Amino acid sequence: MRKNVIAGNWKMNKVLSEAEQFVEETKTRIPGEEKAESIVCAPFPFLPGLVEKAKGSDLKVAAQNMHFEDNGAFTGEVSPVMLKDLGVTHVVLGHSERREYFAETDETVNKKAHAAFNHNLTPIICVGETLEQRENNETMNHIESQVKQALSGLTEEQVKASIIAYEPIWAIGTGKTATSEQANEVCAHIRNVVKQFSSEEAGEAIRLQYGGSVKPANVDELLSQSDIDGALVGGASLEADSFVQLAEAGAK
Ligand SMILES: O=C(CO)COP(=O)(O)O
Repeated sequence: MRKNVIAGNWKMNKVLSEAEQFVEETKTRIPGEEKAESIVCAPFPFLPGLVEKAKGSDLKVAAQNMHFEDNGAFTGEVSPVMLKDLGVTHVVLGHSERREYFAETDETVNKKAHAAFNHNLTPIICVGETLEQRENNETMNHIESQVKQALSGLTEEQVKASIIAYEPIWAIGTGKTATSEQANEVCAHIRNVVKQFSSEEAGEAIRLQYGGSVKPANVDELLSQSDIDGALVGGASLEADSFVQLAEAGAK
């Protein structure tokens, strides 16, 4: 039985006081970790403060990106060693916004996935197709290629522990949610790809989130699907009440 994982991706929003207030307001209201995992993916400057505030609660704190090297001459970058040292548990890798605006590639996502596991961080690996790819019936091939490249060289245990977020680019921030059938169809495909690529057990164990205009009003329907094990939520994760509702849906 896979445990749902609900992650709020704040992207480039909030200031520190707002971020800390959010954690204060949510940390005692989210479901216990044994029922569902609840994560906030916050901008780098907030991470130490949020880890401190979330201590002793079931709320986990994630970064939205990182470099794949441990340290070195990479001005402006943040390493997995730094994140681990702060008490961060998860890291979002390969979000479509990073692929589009910051030259993230399947190759760097794969290097980062290895680096995450080398430092005991759980990667939330994002994949997804453009509207053009969907209209040209390229979705399944594109997703398969992204998944295989991201997971390349990981051990079976690491694949089992990974989280993949299926985020169709046309559904991000647009208010257009994929139908639960569309989302589940792609997640089922990802699971099959993982089964063939790694093992039957790894395919059964890996958790798959859907992301793209998820909100309290549509989360139940999405989570009721057989191959969807959580949500990666942008806009609707910014308000404490809305995040708590999403986290509660994960525990149903
Ligand atoms: O990109 C997303 C989460 O990573 C989805 O964003 P929205 O929920 O705002 O559509």
